[in-house]
Amino acid sequence: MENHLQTKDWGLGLNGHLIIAGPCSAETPEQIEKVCLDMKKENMIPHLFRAGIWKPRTRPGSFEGIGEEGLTWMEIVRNHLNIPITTEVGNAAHVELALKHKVDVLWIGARTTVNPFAVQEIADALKGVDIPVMVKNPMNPDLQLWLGALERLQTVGINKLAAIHRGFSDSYDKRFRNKPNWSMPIHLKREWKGMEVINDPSHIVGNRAGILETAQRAINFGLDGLMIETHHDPDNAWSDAKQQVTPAALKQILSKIDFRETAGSENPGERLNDLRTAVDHLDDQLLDLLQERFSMIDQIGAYKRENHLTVFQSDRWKYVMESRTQKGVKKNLSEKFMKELLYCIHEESVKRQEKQLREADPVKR
Ligand SMILES: C=C(O[C@@H]1C=C(C(=O)O)C=C[C@H]1O)C(=O)O
Repeated sequence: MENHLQTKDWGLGLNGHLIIAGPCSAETPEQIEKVCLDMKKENMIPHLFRAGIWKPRTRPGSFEGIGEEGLTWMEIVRNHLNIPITTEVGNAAHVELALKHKVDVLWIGARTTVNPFAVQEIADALKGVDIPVMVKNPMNPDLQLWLGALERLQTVGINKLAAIHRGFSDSYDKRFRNKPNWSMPIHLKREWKGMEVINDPSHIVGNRAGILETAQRAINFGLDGLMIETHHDPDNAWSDAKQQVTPAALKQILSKIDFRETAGSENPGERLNDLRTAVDHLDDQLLDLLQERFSMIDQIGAYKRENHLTVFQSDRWKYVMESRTQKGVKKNLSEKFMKELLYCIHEESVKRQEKQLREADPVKR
């Protein structure tokens, strides 16, 4: 993946774990002012002020955002807090208005990220514009869509990029408003080196009580910041009333979080270095063992070819799966991990053996 500029290099004075706060929606100039004043009173000034101007709602009829007028109120934020502001854009018209009103950072919402046509429209509207853009994960846990949206922006020349992890729609799991699926942001960071991912616990949990726990987990996993919806009077907010917190509550939450640092690869510390060296040796041994196992698998494959046996042997596979899973669980490895690992190994075994059969006895035409 191509290089891009990280938040610290966006020219907005951002550094460390990024904190983005502000109301779900801009409602009135008074509301914006009150949120700012409460932030000031609590000395709880975020790095970026967020406010939704256009709200993609599931069904029509609820508050769909105040529209362009709300952008003029962002001056209030600048006057009181002197911090950059960010808002969501969902189409080219939104982009044009956000640029006209000098919004500092744009974000693309989950419902837009799922649609490559919409993302491309936004990207095209941003051609030649130097503005940072954050891309929320798509509604469904599809890493390629998430990466694709970031790539579309990069292709038109946007190089100030970040991602936002807001969780994934899952109507069966009632514990979350949007299930976190932590492997997704971690995969994204693995695939796109240096891509910062900001966690949005407000949309993941959907209520005030769970925000701290989810935010702490995000930091534990190594995510790079938090976006938390903040309102002076959350109960009476026009949207997302249940999940917004007051600036005072936000301050409390942030004071309880243990902000962990990523250990840089240049100078990780002696103890960590020793442990990592031990892991390097163990991984070498694992690879030697795997190589040996697959050489046995190949010998079994040769036997199957000579004796006209099928590659997949369900009784043997059932035995391997169950016995190894049991042993693994006794060694404190999770059942889920054991099953995934064994599926992966088995898939490789049968593919290798099938290839042996295919190469030895090509299909007669
Ligand atoms: C190796 C074999 O072939 C396949 C691969 C297995 C494995 O990886 O352990 C088990 C059963 C078969 O589906 C075998 O038949 O023993």
